[in-house]
Amino acid sequence: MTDTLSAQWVVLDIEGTLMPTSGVHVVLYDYARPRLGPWIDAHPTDPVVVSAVAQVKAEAGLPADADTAAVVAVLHGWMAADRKAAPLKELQGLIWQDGYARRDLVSEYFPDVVPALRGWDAAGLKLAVFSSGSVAGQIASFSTTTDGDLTNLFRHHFDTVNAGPKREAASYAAIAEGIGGPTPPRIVFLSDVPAELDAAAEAGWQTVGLARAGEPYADADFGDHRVAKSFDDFRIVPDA
Ligand SMILES: CSCCC(=O)C(=O)COP(=O)(O)O
Ligand SMILES: [Mg+2]
Repeated sequence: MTDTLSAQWVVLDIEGTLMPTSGVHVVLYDYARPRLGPWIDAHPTDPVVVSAVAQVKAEAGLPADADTAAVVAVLHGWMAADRKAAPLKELQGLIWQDGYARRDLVSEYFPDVVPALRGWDAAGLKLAVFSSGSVAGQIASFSTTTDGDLTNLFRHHFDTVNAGPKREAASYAAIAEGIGGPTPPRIVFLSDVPAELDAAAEAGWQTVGLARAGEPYADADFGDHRVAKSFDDFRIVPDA
């Protein structure tokens, strides 16, 4: 029998939940990698770029006058290690925003995702995103997809800058406050990463782990969390 949850809000992770991991690690990372240096050099007064570069230098222990090549070497190392550091995510987000605007990039989600998102929205559930990808990158990625512009489906976007680390309960408490303070059980979090689900559950949220075939967390131990192989495996209905 299909498991049914009732809630007011559905908060969604992106990588491994909405989009295949390869869509981020191959398509998006490959797009960003050669463009990081040219982007930094072309935007020397953009406050987001200036702040991100300063943070990279500080976190990597580089001198303040380190050149772009040294900064890019650190960024490439973080990408190779899939370290989702905020300054890397900010810079990637700007580059992806540009790539989506040019239609060099077009997001493709798992086949069950867009019908489910549209169904939940039509049923009156409120949707938000919590991803390591920057808010700018998230919005750009939903604006240009194989299913058209999906930005209207989402009422809020959260990242590690405006909410906090994805594996800390305090970040989920901050999101609950950011979306207007529904009592925690009225929020469902969908993610492929058990540690993220643990943090959301600690904040009192309902959780569903996505163990999608072929994805890195397909065989993970999801503990007490509900587990689904796709969005077709469960239902979410609006609570009263
Ligand atoms: C255009 S959004 C790209 C998402 C991203 O950069 C990322 O690292 C995804 O991490 P998540 O927290 O959604 O698993
Ligand atoms: Mg994920």
